[in-house]
Amino acid sequence: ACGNGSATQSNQNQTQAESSAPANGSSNSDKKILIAYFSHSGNTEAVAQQIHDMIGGDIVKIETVNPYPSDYHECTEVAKAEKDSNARPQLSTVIDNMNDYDTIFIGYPIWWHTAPMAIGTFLESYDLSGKTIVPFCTSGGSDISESMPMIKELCQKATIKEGLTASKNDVEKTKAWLQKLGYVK
Ligand SMILES: Cc1cc2nc3c(=O)[nH]c(=O)nc-3n(C[C@H](O)[C@H](O)[C@H](O)COP(=O)(O)O)c2cc1C
Repeated sequence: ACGNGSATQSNQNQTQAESSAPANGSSNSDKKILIAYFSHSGNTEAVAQQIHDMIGGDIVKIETVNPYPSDYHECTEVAKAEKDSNARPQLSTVIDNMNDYDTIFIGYPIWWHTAPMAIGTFLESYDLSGKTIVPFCTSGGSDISESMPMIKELCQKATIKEGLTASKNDVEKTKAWLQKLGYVK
């Protein structure tokens, strides 16, 4: 029942079969993949859904308890203050079955030349020992490398794969990246 797309979250009071496999075949089809993403204005969500369409697994949106302002300028101010204080905004998204996953795609927009602080909250909420972390981002021009010091700091016990900077129109680039990493034939 888990192959259809969403991870088990605590607010849904569901249990998930240990043996469930990702939705479709890939070179990693014996492993379980979670695609977790934060997205404020939909760009990263679109890329996350493209990745999900190509590799299957479970997909979950990382959401904060306090939503960010929809006004762009206001949002940048909130995000800047959070970045400057290295805040850990509280999340409403909780993955109850993180032990089921050994590969976690983590997607986010670049905010102030790094990942949103909600990604910090998310990655610090779980024991990532031995897991594989696959970062991807969208941006207005920044490269994902700007966020890698933060991701490396947060995922010290995990193996971190080469990340992707993409837009929602970059389907072929995203596919080529997944092929290079071995998730798509
Ligand atoms: C608070 C905030 C900060 C941003 N900082 C950057 C930045 O430092 N570099 C950049 O290239 N784009 C920056 N952007 C643009 C976003 O990364 C870009 O629009 C992204 O695709 C948004 O993804 P989303 O639609 O999934 O939220 C910023 C946007 C916001 C709202």
